[in-house]
Amino acid sequence: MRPMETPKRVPTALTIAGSDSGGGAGIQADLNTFSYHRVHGTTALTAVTAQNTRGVTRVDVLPAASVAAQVDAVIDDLGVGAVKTGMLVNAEIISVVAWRLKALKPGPLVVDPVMVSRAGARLIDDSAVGALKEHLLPLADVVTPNRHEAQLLSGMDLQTLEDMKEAARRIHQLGPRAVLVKGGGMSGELRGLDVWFDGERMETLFLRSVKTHNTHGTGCTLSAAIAAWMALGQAPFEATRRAKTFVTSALEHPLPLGQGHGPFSHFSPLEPS
Ligand SMILES: Nc1ncnc2c1ncn2[C@@H]1O[C@H](COP(=O)(O)OP(=O)(O)O)[C@@H](O)[C@H]1O
Ligand SMILES: Cc1ncc(COP(=O)(O)O)c(N)n1
Repeated sequence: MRPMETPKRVPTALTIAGSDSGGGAGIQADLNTFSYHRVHGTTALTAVTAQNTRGVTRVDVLPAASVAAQVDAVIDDLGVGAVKTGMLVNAEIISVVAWRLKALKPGPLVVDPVMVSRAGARLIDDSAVGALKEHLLPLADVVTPNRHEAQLLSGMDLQTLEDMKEAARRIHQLGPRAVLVKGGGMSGELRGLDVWFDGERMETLFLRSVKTHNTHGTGCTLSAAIAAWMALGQAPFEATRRAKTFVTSALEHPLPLGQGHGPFSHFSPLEPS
């Protein structure tokens, strides 16, 4: 269904993530992406970061009970077609989110296992990686690690396409229905190439490598677009393929803002197809 048509049910997605004061990543990127796809965006905020294109200067974490209450409030009343998670900060928040999603069973779940910002700041603590593996990955329909996150989750170094495929196989063993190992952090011809594995199908997703420094928020945008397309009724692989097209064209519209890895426009790409 094209988002311009009048839907019978309003497509709605939920993002459980942190705020980026600079507006390029986190909740802000997710809401921009949902809006672009004409999906009503709802939020459960986990943390407030003081952040710009140069880095993160402060993180204030919300109590896990507050995150749970936001998730409950949204799912109880609004109905949610798909959920994505981003910066979940610590093991307590991860456990509570997994517990609420298990109990309430909203739509499909996209887990972006956010660990480190583009500028190198830690966005989750040490205990969180184990909790992600144990509690959240088994619930995920699609998990979208970048190079660094895939290395941590698979326990291997990623240099080649074969490494990316092997990491996808290993992460799949942790329980998600599908894995997308993202190649934004790879070098040479692998930059911008992603590997999909769902237990049967191994695919590479690649359109073109975009020459840009404005890569702040690419991962958030991709996972939000996958959730948006799933809220619109697409199956996981097709949702991911369309999301990849969206993020590639969005990257071709950098916003000349900030002195570090700047943001890009979520609204310049052509109509979603
Ligand atoms: N320079 C680029 N050209 C094309 N695609 C890119 C580029 N950089 C990142 N991407 C794509 O953006 C998406 C997010 O990936 P990545 O940047 O690896 O995630 P993260 O923001 O979590 O580190 C992936 O589909 C990746 O291939
Ligand atoms: C609040 C928040 N969440 C996530 C990211 C990761 O951003 P990216 O998508 O560039 O990996 C970030 N920098 N800040």
